[in-house]
Amino acid sequence: MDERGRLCVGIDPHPPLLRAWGLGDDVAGLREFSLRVVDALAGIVAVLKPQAAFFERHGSGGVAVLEETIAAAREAGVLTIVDAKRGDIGSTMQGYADAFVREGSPLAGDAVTLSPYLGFDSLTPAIDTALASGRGVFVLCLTSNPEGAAVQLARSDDDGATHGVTVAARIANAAGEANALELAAGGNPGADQHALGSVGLVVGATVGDAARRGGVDLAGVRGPLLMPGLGAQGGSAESVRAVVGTAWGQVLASSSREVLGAGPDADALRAAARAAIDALT
Ligand SMILES: O=C(O)c1cc(=O)[nH]c(=O)n1[C@@H]1O[C@H](COP(=O)(O)O)[C@@H](O)[C@H]1O
Repeated sequence: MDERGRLCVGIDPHPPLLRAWGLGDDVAGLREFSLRVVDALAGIVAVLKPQAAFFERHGSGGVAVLEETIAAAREAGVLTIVDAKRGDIGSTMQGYADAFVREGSPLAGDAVTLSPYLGFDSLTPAIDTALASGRGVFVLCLTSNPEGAAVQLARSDDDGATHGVTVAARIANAAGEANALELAAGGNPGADQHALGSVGLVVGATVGDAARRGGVDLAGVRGPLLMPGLGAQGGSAESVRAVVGTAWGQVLASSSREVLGAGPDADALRAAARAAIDALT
């Protein structure tokens, strides 16, 4: 992010995009699409985020393309977040951890997206495995879709809080505690106020003042904020700034369809990505 700016581009090979690129909605088209995106953007964006759903829908051949895409990105020197949004009871979570963040797994990028709705602590195997292998996780907190708030801004007072604590605030606090422990274990706690831990949050670029309304202290998380929703969902660099306030230094904004729609020409893809990076500068 320091070197290349605050943009992540999602690799979301929707069927209409494959068609618009003159490719078939099949494993061959998926492979061509994904490798072209890596080839065009690996040198200029901070992170690529393949969306597992669009690979899995092609069955085992699609999963093989996901593995190849992750390997191609690594080879080309760009970080990857595998957007798989996994979450399960702890013992099963270890299986997902082995798939997506264990050293040597062909499906492991540099980070994975996780769903905390079986309870934040159910994610412990994935967080521990990620930390042990120098990887990271992004935990859903305030998602970009309009339906998210009904769950994420729900409040409970089971710990005696007068007005209740939102689900999103609990997740952010738990992520912040994990990062504080990691940063302290790294020695010289507090020496670098800008250091970030490996447990990030997903906060939509479209959520407006939800962090304030939900009592979510984004700066206090001391982890990166993956912010999807640019472009196709109506988010912009300005809306990202409005969402995060003082946590701007943690932002990694993400766009899929808006950038991918500029393809298949590699120069046009790069121009679209550069425009998004500039807007976030
Ligand atoms: O975890 C994500 O990346 C994610 C979280 C969220 O709150 N909203 C969201 O849109 N996403 C993902 O980000 C991508 C957004 O795609 P575009 O709307 O085409 O930019 C999709 O792959 C979504 O699954």
